[in-house]
Amino acid sequence: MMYEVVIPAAGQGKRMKAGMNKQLIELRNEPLIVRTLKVFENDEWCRGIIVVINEAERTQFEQLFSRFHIKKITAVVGGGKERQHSVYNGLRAVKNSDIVLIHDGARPFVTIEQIHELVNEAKEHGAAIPAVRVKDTVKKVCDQFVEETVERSGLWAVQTPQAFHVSLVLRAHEQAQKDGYIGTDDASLVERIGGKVKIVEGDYRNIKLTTPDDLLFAEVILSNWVSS
Ligand SMILES: Nc1ccn([C@@H]2O[C@H](COP(=O)(O)OP(=O)(O)OP(=O)(O)O)[C@@H](O)[C@H]2O)c(=O)n1
Ligand SMILES: C[C@](O)(CO)[C@H](O)COP(=O)(O)O
Repeated sequence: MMYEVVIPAAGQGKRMKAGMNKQLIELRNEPLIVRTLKVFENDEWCRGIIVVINEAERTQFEQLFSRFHIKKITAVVGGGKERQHSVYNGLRAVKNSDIVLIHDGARPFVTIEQIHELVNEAKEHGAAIPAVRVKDTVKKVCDQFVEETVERSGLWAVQTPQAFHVSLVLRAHEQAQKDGYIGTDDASLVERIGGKVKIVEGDYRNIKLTTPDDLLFAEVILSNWVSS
């Protein structure tokens, strides 16, 4: 079942404090973004990759795509102020598919098995996202004091790729834009227009490299990685 994927990679990576776009950080001699792209490059169901970049970094990214032989890229589009704006720019470049995946450039450890499960579920339900059960106790805090302990049993931590019918996620983004609403993931935009979102059991290793500690976790994941 074929799909296209939008990869937002236009963030500044402020929390990583690397002084550069975190997607260009090398993990074992391979830039993070290249690791992410290779998963989709090697997936026979993927018919096109749309990468969203910061225009100031276009040349740097395009050189990487060519150096690492990433051939499925169908568009490289400029990003926006928030992740959501970048994703919307990418979605408008989807041309040939009913199903689109949206996947953070900063999550290199997604597997093809996970992708296929999400595509199948999205085809059936309209939207499907990977998530892992929250393991810690979660508290709502205000001014450094606990307001309440949140019931944990229904809490899941959500990842990407998030998979959608193209028409549904475009409608959700357009409505959010009209309302001036910014969500922290794409599924939340679908939820707010009444769309059902199916949860697929995720993988704790599918981390988003966000802070410097995540580089250590990435090393550990890589040293135990058995590629599929
Ligand atoms: N305006 C933005 C912001 C984020 N992203 C991308 O969205 C993904 C998830 O975002 P996050 O990890 O929060 O990245 P940054 O926004 O770069 O991080 P920070 O908030 O620490 O600056 C990343 O692959 C990032 O490059 C994007 O394309 N456009
Ligand atoms: C989309 C996401 O990766 C799901 O966990 C996450 O919400 C992105 O959040 P950020 O604010 O860009 O870190």
